[in-house]
Amino acid sequence: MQRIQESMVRVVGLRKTFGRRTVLHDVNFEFSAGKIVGLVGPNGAGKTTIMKALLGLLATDAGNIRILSQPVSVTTHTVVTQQVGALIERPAIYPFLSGWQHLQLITNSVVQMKWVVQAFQMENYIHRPAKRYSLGMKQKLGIAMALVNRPRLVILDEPMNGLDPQSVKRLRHLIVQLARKGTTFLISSHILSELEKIIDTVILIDQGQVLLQRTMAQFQESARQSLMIRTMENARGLRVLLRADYPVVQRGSDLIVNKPVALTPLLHTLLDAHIQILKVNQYQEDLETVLLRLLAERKA
Ligand SMILES: Nc1ncnc2c1ncn2[C@@H]1O[C@H](COP(=O)(O)OP(=O)(O)OP(=O)(O)O)[C@@H](O)[C@H]1O
Repeated sequence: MQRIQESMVRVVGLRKTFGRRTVLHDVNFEFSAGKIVGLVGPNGAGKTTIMKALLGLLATDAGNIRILSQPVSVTTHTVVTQQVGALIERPAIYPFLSGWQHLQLITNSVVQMKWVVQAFQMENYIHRPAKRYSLGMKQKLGIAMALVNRPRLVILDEPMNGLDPQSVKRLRHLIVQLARKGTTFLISSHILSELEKIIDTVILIDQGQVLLQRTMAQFQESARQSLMIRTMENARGLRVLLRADYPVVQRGSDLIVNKPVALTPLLHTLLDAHIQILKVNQYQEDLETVLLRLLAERKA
């Protein structure tokens, strides 16, 4: 029997204007519980505005937001306070309180506080006043505050900002672990190479509109693939492959096939013609390349 997936976030017809400027035009998207969703797009696309609206922090002009089927607006946000943890822009840090005291503002559970402190390796400074924290330490505390209550939905705006590579890795690991246990994440980031390692779904925003929503599996299908082959006799290799109808071109000392093809028969075609193969590489466009291509195609 197929399990019906619970809708975590549903946004319908969201519109937001600042003065005469419309910054969100008819934004629609939906995702289910347990997913890690990447919200990506150029500077000023509207990602933070969407996140603030999801948290009921921003009055919108039109549209409907539901989290776990409950409505969210500036006047209705019970579900947000009970089920959502978030870090938007910079963490709100009180300079004279320690990191530990910040966590105590959110939960009474010492077990959960210890868990999050350990997860981010904040033991050495968690009892120091936060005014003595570096940018990265404050960022980690902000993320810890979003997670410490074990909310069902976590919204993180550029969480990797200011984090060192080990902390980025630790954060990635923690997000994946929590998602496996059912936590849903909506994460915006410009570091697409990092995002790509963990997300299940991408929502691409451009100029206040959802340009596309795709699963990573769908993305991988649309990513262009190419094959690079180097042989002892490229000129003859090119002729042999063209004769066998492969879409091949010669570039420098390599033969390039810019379409997905089955590798074994192609290599057999060369070997049967007694052409020695020196090197074979398969490439696939990464998330960043595909998204930049899609944005460029839209502008063309
Ligand atoms: N309070 C505000 N008053 C006027 N305009 C605003 C306000 N907040 C955001 N905007 C405008 O709304 C648009 C979307 O901004 P938003 O911060 O949502 O973009 P973003 O996708 O998060 O960008 P970035 O990647 O740079 O963080 C921008 O053009 C921005 O100038």
